[in-house]
Amino acid sequence: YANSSSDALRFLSDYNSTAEEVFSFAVSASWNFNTNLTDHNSKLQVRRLLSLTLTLWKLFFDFEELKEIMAKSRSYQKLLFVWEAWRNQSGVPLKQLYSRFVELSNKASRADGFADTGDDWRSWYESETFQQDMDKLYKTIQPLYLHLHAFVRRKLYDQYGSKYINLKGPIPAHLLGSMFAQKWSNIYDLMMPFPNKPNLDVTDEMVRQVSGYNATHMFRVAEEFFTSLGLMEMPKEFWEGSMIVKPDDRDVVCHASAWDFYNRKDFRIKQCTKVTTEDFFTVHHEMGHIQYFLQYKNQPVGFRGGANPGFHEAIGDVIFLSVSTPKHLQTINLLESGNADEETDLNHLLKMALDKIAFLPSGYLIDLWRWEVFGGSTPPERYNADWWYLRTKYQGICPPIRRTEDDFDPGAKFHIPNNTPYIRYFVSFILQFQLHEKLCEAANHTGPLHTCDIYRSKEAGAILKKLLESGSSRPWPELLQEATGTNQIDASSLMRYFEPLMKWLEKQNVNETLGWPDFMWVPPVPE
Ligand SMILES: CC(=O)N[C@@H](CC(=O)O)C(=O)NC[C@H](CC1(C(=O)N[C@@H](Cc2ccc(O)cc2)C(=O)O)CCCC1)C(=O)O
Ligand SMILES: [Zn+2]
Repeated sequence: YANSSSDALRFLSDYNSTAEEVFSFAVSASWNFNTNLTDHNSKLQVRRLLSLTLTLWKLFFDFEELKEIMAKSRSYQKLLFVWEAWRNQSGVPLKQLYSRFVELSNKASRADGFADTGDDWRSWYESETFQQDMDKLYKTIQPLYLHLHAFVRRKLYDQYGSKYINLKGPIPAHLLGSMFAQKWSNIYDLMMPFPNKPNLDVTDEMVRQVSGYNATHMFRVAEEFFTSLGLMEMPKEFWEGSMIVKPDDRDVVCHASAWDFYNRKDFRIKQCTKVTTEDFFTVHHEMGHIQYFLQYKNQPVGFRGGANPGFHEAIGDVIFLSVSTPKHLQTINLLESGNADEETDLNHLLKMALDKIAFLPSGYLIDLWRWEVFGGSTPPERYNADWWYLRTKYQGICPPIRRTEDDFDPGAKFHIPNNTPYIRYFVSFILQFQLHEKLCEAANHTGPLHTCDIYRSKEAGAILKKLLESGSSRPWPELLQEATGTNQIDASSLMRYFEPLMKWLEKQNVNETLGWPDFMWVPPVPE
């Protein structure tokens, strides 16, 4: 019996060192492709589909520029042009490829003993009732989403008029400040409850301090927050190897990402960083991944992951919940006065809701759609119809022009051709408030949760460190129990964080229709 366990240990240690080499080689090849989109590099890639897609994308549009237009323009027609052009160039050409991809992916998952790829992906959450758990979470936050949706629809009605906005119908998808209507904070200027208060979008201030704020400075400020908690600084290899601004001599994948090279030395971020509040958030999000990589780097390869994928997505966002407070923005002198009065507080809460609450239905439905595609209940001839059914049912949005099965709108969203699972973000957006609430308690915060800043709290840092260094070596309910005192993903912390906003919205919406009973309504096409 003794020798079999020593055999097992020898096997595991051999596996571990071999796996490190294989993973490291694969990650390096992938890094080289993503940071230098040439045919040579794509030939080294097993992910031909991705390279085909990316070649397509780089041929027609620089997505970053379109993102900018969707964020800034208030022209109904211009937004519609960009919205449609992106889907025609990126989604449509992928449709045939995607159905073939689904067949191949399901074949591989079945060979691993799963019913299909959706079953495979859901297994990472180790819950027999995972789909029901997610549906319950969604129902908990839905009342808050309906109030935010009704408030935003009224403001868009004031802006675009009764021709294009139906106060009992879904909102045209191109008017919400982002290409996929998932992040509404770019139309915050149309939504501010108290417009004459300090502007919490500190982009202008960051640019004004351009001597101070550039990409490197943004990364150094983020790093200092982590070290203020007693967590690890970025190793020198991080600064040597990362790509934090878009190079001007070659094409790269600009979609931000964090990379673990599985050699316990190399950890990098690839980001086409601009000096904006949104990119300042993304720096923290990506650095949250790097911090997780660093904390579990001495675990066996098989345990170098998040407790579940939602944990990996939550870490950087938890830090940014503190950074985005008026108090902290003043600490890092991006805001004149941090002592937020009630009205500035509400402005801050609404701005947070435009990112965090607006995201939830889209974070939920993207894999709802994909699970149905992998599971076969959504056949290729209904890819687009089922996509828009879910987008209207959960998000209360509608396409600004008629869609047919010649379109493939899901294919326009990076994570579908990039085949990145997505429910992790829905889990993260709930979980990050549970972690935030617990860390704020550990940091002896008093007052409303949304004003908490855990900056420099070693007690909060100790809780995070204990969670992160475990990687995926133990079941996530155990790790969550030790970190927060509960073993369930639970939306009550999120609801407590936004409670003052919910009360205010209920008053604002006293005469509004909640929801979109005119479910099938679509706006006229501008002549
Ligand atoms: C080698 C590799 O791929 N590594 C993984 C990490 C890992 O697996 O270890 C990785 O870096 N993935 C990239 C992805 C980038 C972003 C993203 O795609 N976000 C989603 C969802 C969302 C939306 C709004 C929001 O406020 C926060 C999130 C979207 O934009 O739709 C874009 C900026 C934010 C996060 C990421 O960092 O998660
Ligand atoms: Zn992430």
